Amino acid sequence: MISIQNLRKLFPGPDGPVTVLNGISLEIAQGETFGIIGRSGAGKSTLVRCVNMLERPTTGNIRVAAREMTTLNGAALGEARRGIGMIFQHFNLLSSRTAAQNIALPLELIGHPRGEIARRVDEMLALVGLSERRDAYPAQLSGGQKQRVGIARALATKPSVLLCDEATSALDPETTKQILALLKEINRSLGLTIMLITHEMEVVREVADRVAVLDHGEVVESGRVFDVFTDPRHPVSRSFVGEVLNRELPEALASRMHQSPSSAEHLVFRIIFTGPSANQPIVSEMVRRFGLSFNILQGHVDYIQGSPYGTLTVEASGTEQAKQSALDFLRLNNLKVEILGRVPATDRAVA
Ligand SMILES: Nc1ncnc2c1ncn2[C@@H]1O[C@H](COP(=O)(O)OP(=O)(O)OP(=O)(O)O)[C@@H](O)[C@H]1O
Repeated sequence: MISIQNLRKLFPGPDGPVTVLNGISLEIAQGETFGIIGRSGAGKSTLVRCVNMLERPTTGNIRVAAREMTTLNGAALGEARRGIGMIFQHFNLLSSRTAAQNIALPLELIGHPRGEIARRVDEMLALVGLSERRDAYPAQLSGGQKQRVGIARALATKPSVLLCDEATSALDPETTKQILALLKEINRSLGLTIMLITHEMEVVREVADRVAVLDHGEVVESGRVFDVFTDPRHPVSRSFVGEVLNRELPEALASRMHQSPSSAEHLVFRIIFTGPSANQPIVSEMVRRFGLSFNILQGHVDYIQGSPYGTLTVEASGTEQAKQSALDFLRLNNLKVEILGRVPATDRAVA
């Protein structure tokens, strides 16, 4: 539905052109919710604005629903844009118009008959759960309600693509959840393709099927959300995932390991359970088989797109042979194991 190839965007700077997007290529399938995550200044807004030509790419190609956007101008561009709705961080509603009138605006601009506009506005208000507030002005609405109006307005022309530019960044966590649930529902019921940019991994986890991590104008990693969450490869991805999944070790444990010699007796490692392995008693089986003693130092279970993802950090004591056999056993059972370090036997564990 959206195909971006070798997109480059340069802006003029005081010392010559500055490259803001540097060779972006992405394919987004119909009906997919695709997240783009990056730190401030990574180029996210510029990227999403290139999709509907609010920014013109310097070079590269952008196809939406098989139509090359970069060659379009005037009426043809206007028509193509009707197939691409957009919502914004600060909603961009007209303060002098009611909720219903804001939603009607894009339909008025393309000259739809009044009766049809009224019907469509009612439909959109119902879709976003705001029928009761149709005559309220933006100033009388909460942030979440304003974004609902923004969504209704974006969908009024029945687009096949919805671009979301930090659509929940101005909302509190509870309202964010509600708006993301609404986007998910709309994605499912209308088969809408959603491209969503954000600086919050939690937003990606809630709604996206796939994600691309943007850094300094380049895609440094992309893949299924579950895969990027459970096995982030690039340091920027790791730091985003760490904000949500708390992969950091407790400070006391980290410094204790840091100070211990590599020959210390107790082995500290992290076992990572994903998918079906998270539901099996592999750890208790390992303890039984190899006669190891364990101290559990840290553990989490998270759900990403409905699949369990667990980590367990343990300190193991026993013979070197038993420890090695235990690690082999875990790996043989398709669990991922990360060796974190060693601590001396005399040291008490930190829970
Ligand atoms: N019209 C412009 N002219 C010159 N430079 C620009 C323009 N728009 C954006 N930039 C620069 O491009 C870079 C990327 O900006 P962009 O807004 O796309 O990043 P972002 O990842 O969305 O960040 P944020 O979340 O802070 O908005 C920034 O360094 C910004 O200053």
